[in-house]
Amino acid sequence: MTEQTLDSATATTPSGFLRVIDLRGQHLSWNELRHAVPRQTASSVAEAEASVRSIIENVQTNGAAAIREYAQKFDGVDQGRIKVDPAEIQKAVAELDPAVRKGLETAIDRTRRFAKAQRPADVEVEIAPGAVLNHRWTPVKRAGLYIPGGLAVYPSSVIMNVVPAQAAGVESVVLCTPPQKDFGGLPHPVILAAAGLLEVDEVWAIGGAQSLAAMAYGLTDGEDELEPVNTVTGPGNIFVAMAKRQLRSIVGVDAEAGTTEIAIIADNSADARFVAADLISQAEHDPDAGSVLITDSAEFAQQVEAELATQVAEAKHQERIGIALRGPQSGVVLTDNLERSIEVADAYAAEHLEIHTENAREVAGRVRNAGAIFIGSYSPVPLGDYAAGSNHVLPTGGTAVFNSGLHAASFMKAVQVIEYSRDALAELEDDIVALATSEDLPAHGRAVTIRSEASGREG
Ligand SMILES: NC(=O)c1ccc[n+]([C@@H]2O[C@H](COP(=O)([O-])OP(=O)(O)OC[C@H]3O[C@@H](n4cnc5c(N)ncnc54)[C@H](O)[C@@H]3O)[C@@H](O)[C@H]2O)c1
Ligand SMILES: N[C@H](CO)Cc1c[nH]c[nH+]1
Ligand SMILES: [Zn+2]
Repeated sequence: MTEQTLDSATATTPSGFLRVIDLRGQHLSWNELRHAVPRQTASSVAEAEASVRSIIENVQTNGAAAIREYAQKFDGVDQGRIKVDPAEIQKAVAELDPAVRKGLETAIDRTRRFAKAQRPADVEVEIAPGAVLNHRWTPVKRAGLYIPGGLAVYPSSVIMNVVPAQAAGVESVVLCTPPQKDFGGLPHPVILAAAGLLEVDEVWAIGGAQSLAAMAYGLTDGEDELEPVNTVTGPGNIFVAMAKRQLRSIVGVDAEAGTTEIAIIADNSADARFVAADLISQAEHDPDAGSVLITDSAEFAQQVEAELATQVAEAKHQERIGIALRGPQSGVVLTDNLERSIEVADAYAAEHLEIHTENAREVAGRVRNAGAIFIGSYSPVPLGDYAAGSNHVLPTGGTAVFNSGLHAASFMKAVQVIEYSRDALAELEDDIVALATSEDLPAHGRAVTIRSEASGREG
């Protein structure tokens, strides 16, 4: 890649992977930056939104028949019973490869310790004598957890969903995950085994948007009953993310944890081999995955391109990796300096942001928007995907500007509890009456004065 190629605002680099978005010498506003960063095209999002709308309506109207229709259409499965027999879960645990079991148990242990520490604490404040306020966290009663299983299968996502739900104290959880053609229409056995290790016994073999509709509205299939849930969580492809967007008024949802993204801020102190490997690691998920390099060094971008050419050629899933890297959602953003790189990263608001610069920890402290930040050369995203202890269900598509990754509080809500004594209420009487009068809601004031009058009579 030459300096000349990089001068063109949206040129593709010679090896044909990342297109170049050259912002050097430009001073873009926040809004202009939000439009300049690589993103999935609006038309593909709109298409998915429309097809998800009809899937949700079909499940609402036709229940289990619609679920079987989509199992056939999307998963190639002629589905018998949709609910998984708990004996299948126990069988999967018994037959689990010991090395995989060890990996799952390590991940469960670290994720659980961090999830418990992340639980929000209740707060009590005596705001005035006899006037006590509580901010009390309570878990939702029942949660529906989506575990993806299309191009890849995600036993690690069982851990990332179930562990924070359990840490929050959720009483009842149900897992939904696509039926697998190669396993007789059952979910993947390692997904079932992970559920078993976490003592989850309600699993339904339903994929995609239709599973979120089933969990939100409930589903009856013969004797089997999927009770509606209070909240749905979990990662998935664009159809899963759009279903969450559309069901938001029916059930609680965590962040839109859609198609994977990685952004990397790097300067010329970074190791191009590591940066290329990490960009490829997330492109491996999905042809729609986004891999974005943000750097103030055109020379370093060139080194990464050379590494991509070598490493993609060696990758098992090189076809979908190549599509993802070349897509509109991926690219190299060239900036004037580190300050501008941080601004670009904030505007992109990546699901995962890696920082490969001098003083990486200090740089991380200046970033506002990201689902998770991975600091330095030895904290690659796959560490967080599996076993760091942090959660891998993270906001995508720029929603990290206002959303967080999954954690215990995603399954909780806070109740504000108010307890005033007679005297504490009397002290506020004039203020409340004045405010109620100003809003022309005199009955509000009366609910207070009636008490002080009664107190006066009672002495
Ligand atoms: N953001 C996160 O936290 C996070 C974490 C893990 C994985 N992911 C992402 O999850 C996704 C997993 O995707 P996947 O496809 O492998 O599994 P998936 O389970 O999300 O999707 C498979 C399901 O998609 C549905 N589907 C397929 N084609 C469809 C169509 N044309 N119309 C409507 N529905 C259709 C089917 O029901 C199928 O069962 C990847 O994009 C990955 O990047 C994100
Ligand atoms: N990178 C994904 C989150 O976007 C999580 C994952 C699970 N397995 C592998 N990766
Ligand atoms: Zn991953």
